[in-house]
Amino acid sequence: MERRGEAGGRVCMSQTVFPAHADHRGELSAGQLLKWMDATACLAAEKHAGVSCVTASMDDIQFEDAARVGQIITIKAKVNRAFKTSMEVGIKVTVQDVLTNVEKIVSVAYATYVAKPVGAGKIELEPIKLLSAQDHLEHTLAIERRRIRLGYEQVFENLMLESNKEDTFEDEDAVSTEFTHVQSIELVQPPHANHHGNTFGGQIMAWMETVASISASRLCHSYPILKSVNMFKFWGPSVVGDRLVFNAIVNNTFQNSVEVGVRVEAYNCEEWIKDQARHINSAFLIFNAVNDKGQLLTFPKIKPTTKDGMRRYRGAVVRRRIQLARKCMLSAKEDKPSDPWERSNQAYMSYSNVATLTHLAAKLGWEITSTLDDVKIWTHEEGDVLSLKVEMQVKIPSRLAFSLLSDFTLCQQWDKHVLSCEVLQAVNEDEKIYYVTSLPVTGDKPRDFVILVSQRQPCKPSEPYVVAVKSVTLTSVPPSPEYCRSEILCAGFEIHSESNSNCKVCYFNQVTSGLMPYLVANLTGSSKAIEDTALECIKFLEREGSKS
Ligand SMILES: CCCC(=O)SCCNC(=O)CCNC(=O)[C@H](O)C(C)(C)COP(=O)(O)OP(=O)(O)OC[C@H]1O[C@@H](n2cnc3c(N)ncnc32)[C@H](O)[C@@H]1OP(=O)(O)O
Repeated sequence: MERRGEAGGRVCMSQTVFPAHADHRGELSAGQLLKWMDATACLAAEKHAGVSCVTASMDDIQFEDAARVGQIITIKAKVNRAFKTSMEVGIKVTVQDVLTNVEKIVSVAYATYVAKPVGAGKIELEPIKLLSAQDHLEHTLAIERRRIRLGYEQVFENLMLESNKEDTFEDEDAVSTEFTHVQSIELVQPPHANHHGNTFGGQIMAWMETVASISASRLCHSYPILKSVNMFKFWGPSVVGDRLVFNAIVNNTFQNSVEVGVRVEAYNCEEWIKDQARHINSAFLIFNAVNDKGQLLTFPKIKPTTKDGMRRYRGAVVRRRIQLARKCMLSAKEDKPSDPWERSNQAYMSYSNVATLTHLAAKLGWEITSTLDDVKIWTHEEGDVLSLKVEMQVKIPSRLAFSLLSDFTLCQQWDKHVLSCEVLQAVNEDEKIYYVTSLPVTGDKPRDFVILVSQRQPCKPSEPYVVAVKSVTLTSVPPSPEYCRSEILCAGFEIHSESNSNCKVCYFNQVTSGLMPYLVANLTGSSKAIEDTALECIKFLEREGSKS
């Protein structure tokens, strides 16, 4: 059976947030929002398919801003691409303040719906009609997102195998995960289901959010706020009359967030008596919590007490890596030209070079993402800014490491991505401008950089040596057609003395489009380029150090 494609597959829902939709803070509850999002997206899918559709999954959902009572929520859903029997629907949620007219984005999400005509076989969907450049772009990107969506399990399994090592839980204050287990039950009634009697996906998501939030509250002693959801998948249907049992438990905590896993099992009357559950849905929800001043709370460490708990604990770390990789892709902005290096602003530029690196290094909330014997990789998230730290243990004195790392003409000896490096201006003993060329990241054009390297010795033994790096613009070295001009926002080294013969070298980099593919590949386990470069750097420092 074939359906004709109709222009559109677009639907818009507008709602005023009333107290009945809100939580105790007077903000629109995440559960209510998920219900509206699912209903709008399903109606868009059905408009295209011309038959009933069911929710197969909702990709990672991030909630950027809250909506308050009295504000207007607008949900726009559009079918981006029809595959065979399934469609990707893009959902954009905005909130508008009635008094000021200011509009903000609450969430952008992607869901997959499958056409399911009642009492008939599968139907093959018509392609959608592309009316604008934006439609073309979304259509192209939809196939990429489908690849990520359908390949997610494989990436996850590979990373789980890689992380298959015993964790130790020495922290005495760590809270047992069992303490956060919450169970709840719901009877599916007609208002919870569509006209065919199938439970609304959004209703199931809303119930899941409620139990997950109770589970998270056991740890933070505050009201958790849903920040993101790691893929809702609807494995099988449930209908009016089914009993749905929800089990939620905290899987892991990170600096300012907690991951709660929820499993949903359905039973009809007969299955209920025989205790035969149907696993219909699982999802992982990430919450923050704030104090009364709106500052993010730090979650306590947790310790799993069972084999399953340990698997969930490691699974949360892996999901966090995949989620960071996604964030990395989204946060890497177009490279913008850096500030011009002019006589009038040289002192300011050198100061800001060192100050920006020092601030980045001092930030709280770095999270470890991978560990080798001598190399540790950390990431830091703040708003949409993602940064990387690579920590290396080196068996040479810190002073020597500083002198080797601050001479950028030597970096070709340990970083195989660097093609050439020359000094353009030795401004003074502590400031130099270099011209660097490096291997292409995408396409086949090599990249080039004009960078200011500022080096600083410590005033006290407890302070680190600093080598700060940022891009500058020199009128004498304009971008050329042979190279892709690339920018470094904030990067460099801090070198800490550990003893007379050992030091710890920390490399920092705020993610830009040039670094993004390496970090994404590292986070998703498909490459070890960052670790390999760090190991080469250690080898180079120790080899050169042994000559002195
Ligand atoms: C607002 C009203 C709407 C609702 O709320 S409906 C209620 C909530 N949802 C449900 O109850 C659905 C429960 N799940 C199901 O019934 C089935 O698992 C589902 C989704 C129909 C798929 O089953 P089948 O058709 O047997 O599976 P299949 O392997 O042949 O796949 C058919 C197409 O679906 C796609 N698919 C399946 N699982 C997916 C997932 N997790 N994420 C994204 N896409 C998924 C699959 O790739 C295939 O696509 P295509 O045919 O190549 O276009």
